Amino acid sequence: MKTELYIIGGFLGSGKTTLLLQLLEKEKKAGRKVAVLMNEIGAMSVDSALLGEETAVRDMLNGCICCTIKDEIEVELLTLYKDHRPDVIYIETTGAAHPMEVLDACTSPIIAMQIDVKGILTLVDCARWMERNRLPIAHRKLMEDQARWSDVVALTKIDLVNEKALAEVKKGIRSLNEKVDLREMSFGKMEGGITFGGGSRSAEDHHVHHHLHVRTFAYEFVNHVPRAAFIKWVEKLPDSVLRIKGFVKFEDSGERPELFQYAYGVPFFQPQPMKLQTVIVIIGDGLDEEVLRKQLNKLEGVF
Ligand SMILES: Nc1nc2c(ncn2[C@@H]2O[C@H](COP(=O)(O)OP(=O)(O)OP(=O)(O)O)[C@@H](O)[C@H]2O)c(=O)[nH]1
Repeated sequence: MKTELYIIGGFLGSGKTTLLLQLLEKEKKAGRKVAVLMNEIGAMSVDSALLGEETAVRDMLNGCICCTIKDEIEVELLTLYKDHRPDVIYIETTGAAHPMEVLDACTSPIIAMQIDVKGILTLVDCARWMERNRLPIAHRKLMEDQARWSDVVALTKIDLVNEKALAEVKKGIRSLNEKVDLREMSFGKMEGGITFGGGSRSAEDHHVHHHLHVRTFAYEFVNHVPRAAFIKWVEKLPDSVLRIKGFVKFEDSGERPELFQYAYGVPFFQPQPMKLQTVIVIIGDGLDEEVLRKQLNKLEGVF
């Protein structure tokens, strides 16, 4: 069984650690093994000390997960997987992280067969959201992108705003992300209970997963692939496919796989010097996994 991975984001001080503590309690009650990857920009992690000794924690310090230390994430995730075989990993990102960049960093083809990214949860501090127009434009855009690309948005610090403001925050977030599962949260306690994580077996979680729109899908090739047919497949990909990365062995390049990258409609190939697992990861908005799987099966002659 693959390890589930959830990404928790949101601006500085929006309540991520407060929520994480609640999530850990829930997972513990469900008897699930949890690991946490904390990303803090400073040189010392304050938050990880709060999580208790039973939880496997790794810190990524001195940089933001989605930019300066992006490459470290696959090593950290692989280490957590190999050392602890957790049922679930939670990543708490810095407030400066862009959710799509974090998702990109977490979907390395090296770990895609072990780790399944289940969703992105963003915490929005209502008072800060109301004042976002006073922020520098880049900060405001980041705050809005965090809400736009999330599966679940939890509104925090609702005790600090009035009902009218709360309604306005909800309206603003819905206008950016109409499919979002929008919840109110008070000191880590989520409206309707925490249905983010806690095992994919429950009906509640099925509800959350059903709403995921940015999805990732990993496909492992068993055979070599004809290059021309692969390029034709890439050219016909629907707009819902945002990104692909991974390793493919082509019939004309023997045992040496090629790194394949695809972003915003542009493909890129690069021969690799060593043998690698031939896995590609597809990231998209509302992907139809079954259709893609059938197309890839056909490409490599698997029926
Ligand atoms: N008023 C109010 N305060 C809250 C709520 N949730 C969390 N806080 C407080 O907000 C502060 C920041 O919470 P954290 O959970 O540390 O936030 P964070 O997002 O992990 O912070 P960083 O790691 O610094 O980005 C703490 O003092 C919390 O007690 C809430 O619902 N209402």
